[in-house]
Amino acid sequence: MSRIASARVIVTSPGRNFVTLKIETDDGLTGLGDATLNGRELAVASYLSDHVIPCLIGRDAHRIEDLWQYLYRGAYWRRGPVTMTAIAAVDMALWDIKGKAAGLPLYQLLGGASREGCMVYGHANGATIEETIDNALHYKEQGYRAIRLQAGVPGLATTYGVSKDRYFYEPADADLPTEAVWSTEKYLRSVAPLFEKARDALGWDVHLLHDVHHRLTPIEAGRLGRDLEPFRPFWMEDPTPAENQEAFRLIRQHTTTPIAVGEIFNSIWDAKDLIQNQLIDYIRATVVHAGGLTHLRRIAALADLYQVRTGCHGATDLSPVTMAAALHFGLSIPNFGVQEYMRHTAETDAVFPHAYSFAGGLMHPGDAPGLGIEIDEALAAKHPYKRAYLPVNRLEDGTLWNW
Ligand SMILES: O=C(O)C(=O)C[C@H](O)[C@H](O)CO
Ligand SMILES: [Mg+2]
Repeated sequence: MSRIASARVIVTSPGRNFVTLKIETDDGLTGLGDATLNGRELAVASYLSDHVIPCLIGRDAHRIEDLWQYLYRGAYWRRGPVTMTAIAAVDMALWDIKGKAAGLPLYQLLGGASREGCMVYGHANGATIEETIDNALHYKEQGYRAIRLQAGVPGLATTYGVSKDRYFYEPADADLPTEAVWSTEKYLRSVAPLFEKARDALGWDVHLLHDVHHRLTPIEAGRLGRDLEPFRPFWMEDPTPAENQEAFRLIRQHTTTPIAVGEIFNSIWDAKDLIQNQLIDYIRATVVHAGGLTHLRRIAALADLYQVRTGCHGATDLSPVTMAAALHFGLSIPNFGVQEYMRHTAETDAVFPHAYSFAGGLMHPGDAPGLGIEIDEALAAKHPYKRAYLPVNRLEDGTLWNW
């Protein structure tokens, strides 16, 4: 038995904020878990330090399922992003410890590799269609088999997914939320031309993806999906906010463009009806925000019954610890679809040395025992927390909208 001897939360900001849980056992093993919830980081840090860590000390680190149930059922207050991110951090750290105890990379404990590597999609974006396609060509040259396209919308000063930098994008950009202006009409006019020109320039042997970022009504989403059909997108992501899941029936009636939803889901209960009614094609729930590997495996197993594949969220606010966990998970499950890969900066990678790697459009978690991820605590301490918020959106008349 390995007993949990200590656990602590490390908050660091190497370019952006990350919250990491480190668990140590009485037989000298350590495990890492990501607990980052963009823009609400300290709520999870407090949840862990004040309410979870005291319950962990002295418990058997190998009883992962039991500890998961203990934290989930035991809180009485179930679900929600803060709770499920905190549980995820514990779960990831315990799987890391189990892998290290076994001397095996985690994917071996999850059933072994089901494929050579995990196909990832990169983010091509630009202020104009031409700039976006130019970026996409660079991704293609690097071997990417799947590329997300987001272009600036003529008439809007800023839009989701478009960065000033070719490869790095950080939307949580200010210590109070910046306010952007949104026009659905302007946006809808701009997407089909982007995909048409992208197919001309990139050909048909690369998957093209697009994130709507929760901004449309169901009927608008149906129209966009239909307009994109000739260009065969891999998926249209978050076409509408997913609180109203009936909306997806309406979207489905109008388009065969595949739909990906779920990056803000935190439990199987958020995803169950969409999956069972086959209203989506890809489930984007992630290790860090959906209760860890233990819970995400349950979601993936349900999805597999309905031919829904995974397409886990992987923006830069999901730390390298989550990326490592996501790759072990993606390599092992039968119904992996694609993994988002928004590269971390060199500053972030230096704080989190890792065994995962990219080659030929695929990522592999590596064969180091456990998750294959470390944290350089001395370096982490040199990057103190900096409050940062995601933006908010307003329509042109000032109405608050979905960002
Ligand atoms: O990567 C994506 O698909 C996103 O939608 C990124 C989100 O805006 C980001 O992770 C919010 O923190
Ligand atoms: Mg998204």
